[in-house]
Amino acid sequence: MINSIPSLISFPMNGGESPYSYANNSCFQRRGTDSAKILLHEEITNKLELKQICSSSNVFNIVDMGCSVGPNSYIAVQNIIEPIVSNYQSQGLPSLEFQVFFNDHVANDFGTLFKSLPCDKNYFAAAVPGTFYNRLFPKASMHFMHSSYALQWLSMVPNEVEDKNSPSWNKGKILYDSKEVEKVYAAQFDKDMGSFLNARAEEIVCGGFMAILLPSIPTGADPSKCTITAIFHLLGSSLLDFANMGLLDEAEVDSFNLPQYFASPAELEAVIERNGRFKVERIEQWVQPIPQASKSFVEQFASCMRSGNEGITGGHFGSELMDDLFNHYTKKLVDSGLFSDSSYVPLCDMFFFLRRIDDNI
Ligand SMILES: C[S@@+](CC[C@H](N)C(=O)[O-])C[C@H]1O[C@@H](n2cnc3c(N)ncnc32)[C@H](O)[C@@H]1O
Ligand SMILES: [Mg+2]
Repeated sequence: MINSIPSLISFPMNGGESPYSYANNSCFQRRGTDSAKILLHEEITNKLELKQICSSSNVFNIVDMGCSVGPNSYIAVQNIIEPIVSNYQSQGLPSLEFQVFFNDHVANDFGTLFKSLPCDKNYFAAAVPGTFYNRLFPKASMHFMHSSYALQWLSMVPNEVEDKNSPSWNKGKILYDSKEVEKVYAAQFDKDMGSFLNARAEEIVCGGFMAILLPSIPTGADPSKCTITAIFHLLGSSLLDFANMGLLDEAEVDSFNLPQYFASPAELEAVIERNGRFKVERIEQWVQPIPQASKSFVEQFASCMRSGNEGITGGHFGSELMDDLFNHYTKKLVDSGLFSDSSYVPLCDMFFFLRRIDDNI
């Protein structure tokens, strides 16, 4: 079946180029992409066997899944193409043409993405709209599949979280903050990741690669002691403040939950092992370098949160509340001192480099 998950369930980042657009507020994700550059370079240079994977054509197909509006996506694509080109030239092979597919939800602002494509790009560009939890491409047609900062978005909020009669009902919270709720979010991640890997395993040629970059927590860490979840809980408590001020109904906060999960390397590795169609070539995790937790840094971080979460939050509570809500959130984030609190695990990125292996091995 080509489309089993409705594309309507989507939470695109803020489009356009306004002050709260993703294009202008994604420098934290950009840092991750910059850190992954060297890893991509090393893996591609040491492991890509072009003669094997492009045996019948001189077209090399790349996709960036969850590309948003740029500009990080162009940088990631360039970080993949550069080592391939130098590899190819050094092997004295005939010229290769690159086809790059930019994938995101149908509602993504692809217009902004295509308007700002680098004019000196050395590839053909195309959009592939739709959820990456379904098939996106024909069988064995892709050589390199990439995704950064996107697979933390689940396909849906787990049902139990919204069920008042379930022990996992997420009253007063917008992300998991108890073991019961965490368990069902983890199960949803596991299920979604399984669907993602199965779809990609069909699409990627044998010997082709997949790179995944994600915000994450260290293996074994308690999510409630990690900065990545704490920044969302502060957004949840901002909403409760609004409920206490009578600006919205507490029941509206109860029924609002974000479909995001921050996995550990061990959790992601376990799904990949169970799937069995990819070999893990490399796993890295690092702490995001934070310059100095100054007020302006924290404000910038709050704008980044707004650019990614305003759409889904405004969809639930009404867009007219968003200026006040995110101003209040920014103040809370500054006052929390979270980024200088050493009792919290700092923000961590994780990088997985996978090779599609032969199903018959
Ligand atoms: C935080 S942005 C990351 C953008 C870019 N890759 C980067 O590193 O800056 C996450 C993107 O993933 C997209 N996304 C989330 N779930 C998706 C899904 N199931 N299928 C396709 N795109 C998805 C969102 O719409 C959003 O544009
Ligand atoms: Mg809730």
